[in-house]
Order: sequence, then C-alpha cells, then structure tokens
Amino acid sequence: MIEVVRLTKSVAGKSILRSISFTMQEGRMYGIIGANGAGKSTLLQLLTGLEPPDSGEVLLRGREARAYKRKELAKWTAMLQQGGLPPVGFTVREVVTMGRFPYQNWIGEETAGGGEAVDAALEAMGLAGMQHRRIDQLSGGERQRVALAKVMAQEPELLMLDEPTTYLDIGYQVGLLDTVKQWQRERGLTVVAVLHDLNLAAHYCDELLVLHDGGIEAFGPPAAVIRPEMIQAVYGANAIVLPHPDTGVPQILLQSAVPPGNDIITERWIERKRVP
Ligand SMILES: Nc1ncnc2c1ncn2[C@@H]1O[C@H](COP(=O)(O)OP(=O)(O)OP(=O)(O)O)[C@@H](O)[C@H]1O
Repeated sequence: MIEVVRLTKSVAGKSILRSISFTMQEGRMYGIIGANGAGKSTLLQLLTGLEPPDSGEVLLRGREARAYKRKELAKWTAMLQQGGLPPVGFTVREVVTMGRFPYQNWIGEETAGGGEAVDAALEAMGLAGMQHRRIDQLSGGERQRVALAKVMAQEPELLMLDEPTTYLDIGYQVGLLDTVKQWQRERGLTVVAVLHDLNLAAHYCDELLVLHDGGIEAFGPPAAVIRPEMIQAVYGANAIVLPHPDTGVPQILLQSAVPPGNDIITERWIERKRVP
C-alpha cells in the first residue's frame, strides 16, 4: 500500500528525514512515534503527497503519491490533520458532509449514498444529537470528533491521522481509537497514525515506526519496539515496561528522576536508594 524509498526532507534549512525507507501493508494499523520535532507530521505530509520530498520516493499502490490528482487520491485516502476544520460559520453536519467532496460533481451534487455515509459517521462519533450546532461553539474535544467524522464520511481505504487524540479525555481517546480499529477490521482499512501516547499506540497498532535523529530507530510489532532502552534513547525518559494483563501488549510506567513529594513515599524512595 505504501512504499517509501530513501526519502529525504529538510524543513527551513534543517535536515528532518535522512534517506528513510520502509513498507506498510494494506489492512494494518501503523503508529508513528518519536520525540517532539522528530518529523512525524512532516512524514505524514510526505505520505499524502501534500509535501514534495527533497529526494526519494513515496509510492501509494505502486504510483508516486504526487502523481495522483488531489480528487482522485481523496476517493481512497483521507488525512485527519491538526486544526483541519473550517474556523466558523458551519454546522457539524455541514462540515461532515464536506468529507463527501471527492464524490461530488462540479455543482456539489452526489448521485447516491452520501447522506447515509454522513449519518453513519455522525452516529459513530456520537454527534447525531448535535449535528445542527455550529462548530465554533463546540469544545476542542467535540471539534476533534467532528474532524474524524468528516474523514469517516469520506470512506477512505487509507486513513492517516495526525495526533487524533489531542483534546480528548481518556473515554473519548479509547472510543475514537476503538472506532478506527473496528473500521480497520471490518473494512480492511489501512491506518497510519501519529500518536504521542505510547500505551495507546502499543494497544491499537499492529506495528510501530519510531523516528529519531532523522532516521528509523525501530519498526515492528509493539512488543519488539516498546522497550526501556528505546524510550531512554528516543525520549531521554526512564520507564518500566510491563505486559498488559489482558492483552500482553507492552505498557509503560514512567519513572521520575525527582523523588515524590509525599513524605511517606519519599521515605520509601530514600530507603530504596539506600539498598545497594
Ligand atoms: N513551517 C516550518 N518552518 C520551520 N520549521 C518547521 C516548520 N514545520 C516544521 N518545522 C520543524 O521541522 C521539525 C519537524 O517538525 P514536525 O512537526 O514534523 O515534528 P513532529 O515529530 O510532528 O513534532 P511534534 O511531536 O512536536 O508534533 C521541527 O523541528 C519543526 O520545528
């Protein structure tokens, strides 16, 4: 589905990606992880053909991403970008209906099926009850759900998500990723998501790609990628990695370099430090 060959990109004179190569298979869910500024969003922009690479290639179904016409590509790929909603004036339903743009003719009419796709997307994201509200009157989390409903209405086969859980409380984070996962399984959707939360990434993704220092630090199933050494090397943080009691996927517990404030815990911490 996606083949990246020796991809190199600089932004504002700064080298971000240096000759990276990888392949992503159809029907799987991939997470792109890495520290702030590692180039995750830049990579996503390159994968969608929105940005040109300095050198190297991005092939989508065997064809250079930038060789597709935008509307042609939008019929089977969709991208949820940060802040990608129109700012004011539109209702929730109007925005979600914009996801049908690739299927509309030049006067904005669609032959059939558009309304159903919009209804299904509104329903899946729990927005049916607020479909006539204006999006500028919604909370950040509600707007994020509208943005996902819009890309769902597009009915893509390849879905790219840039930090989709930003602004969402934990209930909606799990709800959103459950919806994406279910959709991936039922429709054979390919998903590529930039995720900051490593526990969610390990829980939902079949494979994780770790960007670090302009290259790929690791790429593989969560159990092979989420390790304390990788977290130290990439994020400079100490972590304990444990298997999830239900699924066995790796989950992390962060360790602070500073002793906790609570006196009882602090004493225990000092005690522990004394043990050789
Ligand atoms: N328009 C721009 N002008 C200048 N520098 C930019 C621009 N866009 C991105 N950069 C720089 O490119 C680098 C990679 O940015 P990118 O947004 O791809 O990283 P990221 O891994 O998605 O980061 P984050 O986790 O913070 O969202 C960063 O150092 C960023 O400052």
